[in-house]
Amino acid sequence: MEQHKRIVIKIGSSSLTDKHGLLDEIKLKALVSSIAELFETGWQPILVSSGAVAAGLGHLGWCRANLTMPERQAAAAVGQGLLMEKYSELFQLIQIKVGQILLTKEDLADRRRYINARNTLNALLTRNVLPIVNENDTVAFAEIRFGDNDTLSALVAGLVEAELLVILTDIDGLYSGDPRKDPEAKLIPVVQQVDDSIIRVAGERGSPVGTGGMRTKLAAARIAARSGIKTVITSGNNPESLKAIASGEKLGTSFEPANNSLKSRKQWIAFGTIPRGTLKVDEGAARALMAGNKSLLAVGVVAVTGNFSAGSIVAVEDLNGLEMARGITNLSAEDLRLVIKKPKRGLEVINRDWLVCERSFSTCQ
Ligand SMILES: Nc1ncnc2c1ncn2[C@@H]1O[C@H](COP(=O)(O)OP(=O)(O)O)[C@@H](O)[C@H]1O
Ligand SMILES: N[C@@H](CCC(=O)OP(=O)(O)O)C(=O)O
Repeated sequence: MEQHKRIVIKIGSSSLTDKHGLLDEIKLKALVSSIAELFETGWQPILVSSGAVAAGLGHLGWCRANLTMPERQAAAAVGQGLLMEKYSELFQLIQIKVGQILLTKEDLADRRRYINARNTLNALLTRNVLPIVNENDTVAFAEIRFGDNDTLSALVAGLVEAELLVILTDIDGLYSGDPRKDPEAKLIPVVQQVDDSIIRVAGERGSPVGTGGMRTKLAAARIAARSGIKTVITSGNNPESLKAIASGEKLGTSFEPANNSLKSRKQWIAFGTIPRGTLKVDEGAARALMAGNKSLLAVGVVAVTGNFSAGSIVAVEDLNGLEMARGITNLSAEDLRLVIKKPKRGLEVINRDWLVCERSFSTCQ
């Protein structure tokens, strides 16, 4: 069977709501017809849509300032229903069926639930149903929250093996500085590599309804690039540009896929998991891991934190406490504490096939 090309479109709250925080029918209609064009040109689109909290607050007439987390979650409970109702109604008019997928970080961090989410998405996509994804805001809290849909959209793009991730926002791309503060800032059309110098040009959100600003969009572009996926950041004011972007036209800011992209399982280890403990390694082990394609041996581990069983995801830190790798440990925390006192030669803690070295974990998460 022919595999259709997949495109993930992430749209931010500001591109879906009006100045009163209510869902903006005109903006939604423009998005819906652009997605219809993608279907017509043979793409399988996946929509990652924010807007639940904003739409809920607008509908309830609640003020955004000083809300507690349960109040925001309550607003999302109201807004998510309104959002799906509107999407179902508008897509129904053009004979496109939609399905709602609500995910938490914890869902994707669990390998079985990750695979289940992938199977469900594939079942929808192969039947031409449009998946509409959002974070499950009503149950996600603190460390099990993505907190921003930019990161979620990059993980979803990896999950469905998309060709392209398009992030629609309230500005037409990445600028050399935050345009609200720097009038001289210029649009950057292409980014070859999302390194720390690029992350530095990104500032905070631009509107009261946005979350994370450019920083989380760049973190998303970095995850996508390492997953072999191109990202485009552009304005949600003219979603009709989606078709042009999908056919390769240069609009907004595009981020090229990395040459050293990770295979699916390693993408999940690197970006989708929540470490259950930490292994601190000495300089020799850190050097060996960074040089690439090496397993982590017990002889290089100097300290273990956390209580985890064999088969858990753990973070590997250098002596400065910076996370430099992540992988699945062969030994429990208890056994590790025993063996590092008197390590046996060649005893493997994390096999190289289950280990990902990534100096940028701290700026990616
Ligand atoms: N270097 C930059 N280039 C472009 N926009 C930036 C930059 N730094 C900060 N921003 C701000 O990021 C905002 C977009 O992020 P955000 O408000 O979170 O939107 P969304 O709701 O679409 O996710 C822009 O409105 C802009 O003011
Ligand atoms: N899950 C939240 C969206 C969080 C978020 O990332 O918002 P945004 O920066 O507007 O894309 C919601 O639906 O309100």
